[in-house]
Amino acid sequence: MKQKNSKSIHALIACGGTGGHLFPGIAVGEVLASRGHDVTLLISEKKIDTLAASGHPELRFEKMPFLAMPKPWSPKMFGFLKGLWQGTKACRKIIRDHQVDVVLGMGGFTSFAPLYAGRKEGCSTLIHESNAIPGKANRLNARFSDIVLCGLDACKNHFPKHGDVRVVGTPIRSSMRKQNSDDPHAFFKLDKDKRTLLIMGGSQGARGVNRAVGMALEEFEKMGIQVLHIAGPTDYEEVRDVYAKHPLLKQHVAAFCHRMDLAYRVADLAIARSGASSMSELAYFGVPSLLVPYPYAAEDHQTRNAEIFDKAGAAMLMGESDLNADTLADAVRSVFNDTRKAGEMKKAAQKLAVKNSAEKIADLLVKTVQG
Ligand SMILES: CC(=O)N[C@H]1[C@@H](OP(=O)(O)OP(=O)(O)OC[C@H]2O[C@@H](n3ccc(=O)[nH]c3=O)[C@H](O)[C@@H]2O)O[C@H](CO)[C@@H](O)[C@@H]1O
Repeated sequence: MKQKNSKSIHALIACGGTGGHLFPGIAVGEVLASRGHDVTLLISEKKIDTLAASGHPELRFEKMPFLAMPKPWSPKMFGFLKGLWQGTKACRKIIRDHQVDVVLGMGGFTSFAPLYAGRKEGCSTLIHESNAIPGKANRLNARFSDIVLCGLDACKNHFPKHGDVRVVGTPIRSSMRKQNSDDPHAFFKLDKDKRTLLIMGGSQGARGVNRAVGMALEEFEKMGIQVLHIAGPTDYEEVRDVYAKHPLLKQHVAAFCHRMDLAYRVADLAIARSGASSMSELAYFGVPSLLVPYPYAAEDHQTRNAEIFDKAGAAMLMGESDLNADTLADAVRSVFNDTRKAGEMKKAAQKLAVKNSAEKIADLLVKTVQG
């Protein structure tokens, strides 16, 4: 590892490809930058990366091509390996040009080249895995990392051969954690005296959840509740048109939300995918939830994530194939008609929150450089 005695460090955070890598990476970047350190965030050319970066003009972003591992023996494998090689070369140049001291990979194969390049250039290297079970990429990335950071306790035993595995929670952007007097009801033009159901499908929306919720709108209307639905950019118009058929249901439908802090503050219950960042935020803001794991997530990691919240009493867990108007309405009623259950779920969620994950990781990055 490089030894540096000056007060500030330069960290390269590889966090491209999906909101679940981007936003925790941004969270660590925000803390380091606020303490006067240099930070470069490596993102991909995907739309979600550009969208996420647009909310943080104070941070420096650089783009790298997104890399997903094809099936072994697929003809795409050659392009993938070429991408890794070119990515490593480009990262070595970034590391030298910016005098990077430490590389943090937030997951995915997009993190591999920066970590490998960091290793070759003598930087400290760390990865963060936010899910209950690590993906293939992070199992490989761990081999090139001095320290493996896990968001959840359940993950730590999945790196049995690594000598330094630490559980630090999954970072939440400090812009979301900042105290503010913004009125969430006014922001979303919702009623203060109605209970609010938040629907969110992770960083890109969830078609299965969007469509199932569409079938339950009549039931929600009968309950007299209001709905804040973050549909994702792809499904936004379809979802908006379904809601338009229910003008008596108080509603706010959005494609993407830059103020998730207000979305969580307005919510009495959330129906959500069980992506790791969404869950760490639900815990932080103490929002009871009905979690619907993405059925095709690698090694079914979203179900493993959700089981932790279900077991702790912070969430209900429902498979996507079980969603229909009745099951959704019953689940929502079971919380909205039982204030004791709602309160217990809220407390259980808050207990699962790790408050200073971004600060802990930032401290560690500085320590690995300055000793
Ligand atoms: C389909 C899939 O494989 N998804 C994975 C992906 O989820 P995904 O990319 O959906 O990420 P998460 O659910 O972990 O987090 C979503 C993030 O997007 C933010 N957000 C979302 C909507 C919006 O309008 N505005 C906004 O800011 C949320 O506040 C949160 O910070 O990465 C996660 C972390 O590895 C994994 O756990 C998920 O399994």
